[in-house]
Amino acid sequence: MKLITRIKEMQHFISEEKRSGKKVGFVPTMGYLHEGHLSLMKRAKKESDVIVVSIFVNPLQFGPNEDFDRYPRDLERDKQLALEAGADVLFFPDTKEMYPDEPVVTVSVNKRVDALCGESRVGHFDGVATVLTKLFHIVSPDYAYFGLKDAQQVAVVQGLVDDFNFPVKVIGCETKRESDGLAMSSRNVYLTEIERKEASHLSQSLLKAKNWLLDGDSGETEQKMIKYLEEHTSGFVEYSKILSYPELLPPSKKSKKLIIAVAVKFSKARLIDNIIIDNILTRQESGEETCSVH
Ligand SMILES: Nc1ncnc2c1ncn2[C@@H]1O[C@H](COP(=O)(O)OP(=O)(O)OP(=O)(O)O)[C@@H](O)[C@H]1O
Ligand SMILES: CC(C)(CO)[C@@H](O)C(=O)[O-]
Ligand code: BAL
Repeated sequence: MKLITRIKEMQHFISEEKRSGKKVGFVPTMGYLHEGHLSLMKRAKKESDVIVVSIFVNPLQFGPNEDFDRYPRDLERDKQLALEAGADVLFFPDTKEMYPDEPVVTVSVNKRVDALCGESRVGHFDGVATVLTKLFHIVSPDYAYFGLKDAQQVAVVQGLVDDFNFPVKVIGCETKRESDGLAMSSRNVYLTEIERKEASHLSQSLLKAKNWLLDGDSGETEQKMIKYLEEHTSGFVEYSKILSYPELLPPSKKSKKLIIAVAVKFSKARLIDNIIIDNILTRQESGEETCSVH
């Protein structure tokens, strides 16, 4: 596995690989790798000739009171895991390399950010879109792999790629879970023992919500999710929402897919989870244009 920290070297290496007709698969990460990340790399391995994994904890996507400084990092362990998963290149620039000065231009996301994490982490997706614009120019991937645990991110990245005409296929990959259903996440290490047990209720709340919707119980599902999470965890429920996907708007009969999403703040870790389902609300004919799920 090639280790690269400089942008110019990364660009040079990729242009040589592409010259010989190789397809490049890209897995952008913030490191502290787990099975979720590795599943993206393994998927990329099946579809691409050269697998590039990046590790960069992007300061631009963290708010002033968020956990940038204490985000978990372990580069030596990550190198070993990426190698075992079949990565060909590990690109890990430092902050100075990516942002030598205050950026003159940053990307601003207009849609798909008014709800969920975009609403609670204002500016977060501008930071994500800005760093991915840079990374796409540096790595020139044919395929880019993202986890659907961060489903709003996938929706925003698809918008970025469409609107800016990046020649990249965005591939959203299913969420890898622990045996009790907890979505794998680098931040899970910050859960206390008790919180770790409670955290399985995030995915439980999503499955319950789906069943409540299937039962035709559409009126109070979001509230019922909050109540369920408040009863089963000590965390603060930041949101529990049902929206159209990928638009992330209140669902209507025209919505093809729905996302059921939650965010819960524990003492040191803010966790998110979601499921994306067919629009089961269309079965519950009401004649109204907007389906009430609140
Ligand atoms: N459980 C998972 N299953 C599949 N993909 C995942 C999972 N967790 C993260 N990913 C994906 O890995 C990529 C890099 O994510 P990142 O490095 O931020 O890890 P993370 O575990 O999401 O960390 P965080 O604690 O910040 O949520 C993203 O595309 C993300 O969606
Ligand atoms: C895509 C990403 C690597 C951009 O910094 C980050 O948001 C993440 O890890 O999901
Ligand atoms: N995968 C999410 C990146 C973040 O929380 O900033």
